[in-house]
Amino acid sequence: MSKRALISVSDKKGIIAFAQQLQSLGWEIISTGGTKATLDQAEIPNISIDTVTGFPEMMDGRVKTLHPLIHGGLLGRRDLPAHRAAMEAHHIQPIDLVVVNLYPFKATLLAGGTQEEMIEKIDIGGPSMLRSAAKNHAAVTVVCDPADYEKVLNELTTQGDTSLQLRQQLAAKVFRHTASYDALIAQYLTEQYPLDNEKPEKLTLTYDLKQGMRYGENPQQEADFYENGLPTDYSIARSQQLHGKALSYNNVRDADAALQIARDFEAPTVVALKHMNPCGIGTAENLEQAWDYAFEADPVSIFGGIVVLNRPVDHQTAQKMSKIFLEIIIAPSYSSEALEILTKKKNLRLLTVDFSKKEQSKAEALVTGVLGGLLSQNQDVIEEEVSQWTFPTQLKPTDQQLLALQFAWKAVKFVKSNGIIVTNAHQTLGVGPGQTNRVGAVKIALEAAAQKAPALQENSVLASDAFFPFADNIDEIAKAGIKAIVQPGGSVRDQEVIEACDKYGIAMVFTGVRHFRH
Ligand SMILES: NC(=O)c1ncn([C@@H]2O[C@H](COP(=O)(O)O)[C@@H](O)[C@H]2O)c1NC=O
Repeated sequence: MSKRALISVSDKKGIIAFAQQLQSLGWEIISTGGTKATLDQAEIPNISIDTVTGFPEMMDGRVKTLHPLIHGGLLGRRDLPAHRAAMEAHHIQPIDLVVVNLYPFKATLLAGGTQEEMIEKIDIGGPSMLRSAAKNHAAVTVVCDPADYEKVLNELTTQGDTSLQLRQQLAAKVFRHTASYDALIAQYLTEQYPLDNEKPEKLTLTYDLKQGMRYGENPQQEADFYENGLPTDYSIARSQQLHGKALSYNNVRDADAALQIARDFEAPTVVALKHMNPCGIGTAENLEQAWDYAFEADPVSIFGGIVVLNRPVDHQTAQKMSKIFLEIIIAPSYSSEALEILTKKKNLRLLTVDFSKKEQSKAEALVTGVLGGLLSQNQDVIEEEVSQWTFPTQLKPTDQQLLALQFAWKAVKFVKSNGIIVTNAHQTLGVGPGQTNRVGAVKIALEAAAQKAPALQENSVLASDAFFPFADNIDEIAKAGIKAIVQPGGSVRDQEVIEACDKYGIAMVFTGVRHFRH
């Protein structure tokens, strides 16, 4: 008796060639409505599902393969006499190969499907067949991805049957596939039908492999890069690489951090980043000037850095950037002259990101792995207005200082905690990142700023990502000649800190918002 395959595919890619080969190898083919039409058109002999089940496909395709004659044929154990007897008693014929790909739930969601359309795109019969066949992989071959047609045909042609090893691998793939499919449905329905004051008891995330990596943070660590099943367009995961070798693990994390910083600036802005901390941020009326500011903010640290520009890269800016070694440049686009200049640099990676989607990217929750679990949180994207700031010191900031304080406050948000930054109104001057005590971070930022030209230091201000716990910080800041500070406030010693500012003639602003970044 010839072997039987059941083919029921939404994505008809490659199915004609595959079915033709099966038929020439002597297989009998069963198919569902649309698949049958495709095979009929290619004149490949096949039997319709309703001939096998004795039931018509019904309810707009909601019920077509959900039948014991199908699932019995998939699930019946060929090695157990009792199963074989049951099959015989109920006229169930074995099905040896299942080729199914599912209703395009994700594609429909990304295309903006209505709720009604999304519900109809929840495939029920397809996953059921895949799961039945995968469970019985001892005897049944299951294919859920057109990319595997060739592998299966190779074995059928050369060995007359598939190997157990291939069937096992394909079965595992099916459960990854259906789990991921269901995770998207769960995510969608959880958003559509939110719980009242309750947390979902399960977090079912799904990610697709984007890039295998040579190694992780260090060469002794293995790593891979997976893209969110429902991707955020303004992201390193969705970036397009125009030039250079593959991104490394550290590149991806740094690029992500730099993109998150650049997202907060509207005017032409350049963000240079090293080891997850901004080393130079410049903002100006045009991109070339913004580059100059970001570069002169720290011409040493930017070497080998990651640069994000929020405007199309022009010829002049490209020329300047090409003078130093940068690992990655990311921008919305590049002029043809800029591309010509930058693609000459062998070790530079050039990427584009869709800046028009940057607002939407703020909605994605971020997860962080810990041993034994993971933490999920919203991004630190709170809207802040100067009108919400309070001014507790005797001296209030001048208009010029206020502009610098706003810039500093945006810039400090992405400095690792304890984080301090010294800036003027358009560029960073000194960054004090990741210290275990705040006064240490203050000293580092001030020291870096003190090395800058006096003209740059004029009107410089200081921002602190969290409150000052002691007034000793203000002593250091006053020594450096800084005249305006922005910080969240909220310490039990706020009064001491305010008095220290008053003593030194410093204007201090409380934002009421903390920006820890660990
Ligand atoms: N309801 C069923 O019994 C059923 N059986 C198979 N399907 C799906 O129908 C699709 C193929 O349909 P067609 O051959 O009509 O184009 C496949 O994506 C398959 O996963 C079904 N559809 C949805 O659940």
